[in-house]
Amino acid sequence: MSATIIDGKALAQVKLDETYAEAQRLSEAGWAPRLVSISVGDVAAAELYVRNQKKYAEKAGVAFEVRNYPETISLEQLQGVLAGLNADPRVNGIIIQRPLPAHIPVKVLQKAVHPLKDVEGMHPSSIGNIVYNELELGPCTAVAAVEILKSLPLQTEGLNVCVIGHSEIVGKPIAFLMMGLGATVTVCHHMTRQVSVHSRAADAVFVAVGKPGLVHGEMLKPGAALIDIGINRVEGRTVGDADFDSCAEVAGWITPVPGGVGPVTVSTLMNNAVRATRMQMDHYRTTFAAAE
Ligand SMILES: NC(=O)C1=CN([C@@H]2O[C@H](COP(=O)(O)OP(=O)(O)OC[C@H]3O[C@@H](n4cnc5c(N)ncnc54)[C@H](OP(=O)(O)O)[C@@H]3O)[C@@H](O)[C@H]2O)C=CC1
Ligand SMILES: Nc1nc(=O)c2c([nH]1)NC[C@@H]1CN(c3ccc(C(=O)N[C@@H](CCC(=O)O)C(=O)O)cc3)C=[N+]21
Repeated sequence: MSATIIDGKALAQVKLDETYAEAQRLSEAGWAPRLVSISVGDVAAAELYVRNQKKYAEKAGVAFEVRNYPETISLEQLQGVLAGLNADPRVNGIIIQRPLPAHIPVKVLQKAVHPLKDVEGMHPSSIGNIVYNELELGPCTAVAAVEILKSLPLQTEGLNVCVIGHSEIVGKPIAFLMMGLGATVTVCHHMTRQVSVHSRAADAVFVAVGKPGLVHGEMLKPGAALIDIGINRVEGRTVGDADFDSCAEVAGWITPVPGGVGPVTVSTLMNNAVRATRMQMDHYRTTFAAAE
């Protein structure tokens, strides 16, 4: 085995410590950060994620409230719930857990979250900011994956990057973030003819598909960085999208699953919650001062 295994937990801890310090400052100013999680219907898929969020919220000094709505709730009712949370000054962040039942279009709901409370960075205005390379609240997983890459001794300018998977929440934002850092980016998806042609040419590969074993050693350039975002349950264990053993023989760096991108994602979410709180405090103070 030649690859260096990246310690996501250690990176996450550094971020949590910074987040905690900022949460304390905000609390002292009367703005204790508070995050609300919304899940609908079958919670099994997001359960692990929510459990980790709760744990990390505590470590980051962020109050965390879990709300579970029945499968039968209508889109209009959920929009009403969000309108209430948007208007409530004690709520600083809203996260809508995926997946949602088929009758609830996630895009419509995501638009109903006030952009200043959009800790997942999924509101169209947050997504637009990525294209403009202005990151106020970036999508947590993509930000986490890119931060992990940035922690390596690689120059991102001119780096050949291959992103496998182009979902709105992960693959697409990673591609934009990497372009913003000067990388040359190739994006692969289910219609790509030969993913390996692209992945083998890359200095860094990001994979976010949801298929265990999709990336294996022969698909990588020797010494490349492999950032595995996949979270899959296989026979009671959590595994990524890479066949870890064969990839670790070829790659220069590799993120493990668990212990890689996951923990950094959750600490990025907490960091976003704290940033959102600061933005709301500033917004409130400017509006208030303007009214005097
Ligand atoms: N670590 C973390 O914090 C997070 C991890 N995840 C995990 O990341 C994975 C992906 O999540 P998400 O982006 O939400 O998933 P989606 O199902 O939304 O997207 C999967 C993407 O993979 C593409 N794809 C499907 N098959 C192939 C293939 N054979 N080769 C190349 N691309 C393919 C799809 O392309 P097309 O649309 O063209 O079919 C699609 O763009 C999951 O395992 C999920 O659990 C997700 C969020 C956070
Ligand atoms: N709106 C929304 N945004 C998401 O980003 C989102 C979502 N919904 N729904 C579910 C998936 C999945 N996901 C995980 C993130 C981190 C861990 C995580 O922290 N994993 C740890 C523990 C794993 C284990 O112990 O098995 C690790 O990788 O080390 C897990 C899962 C985010 N998702």
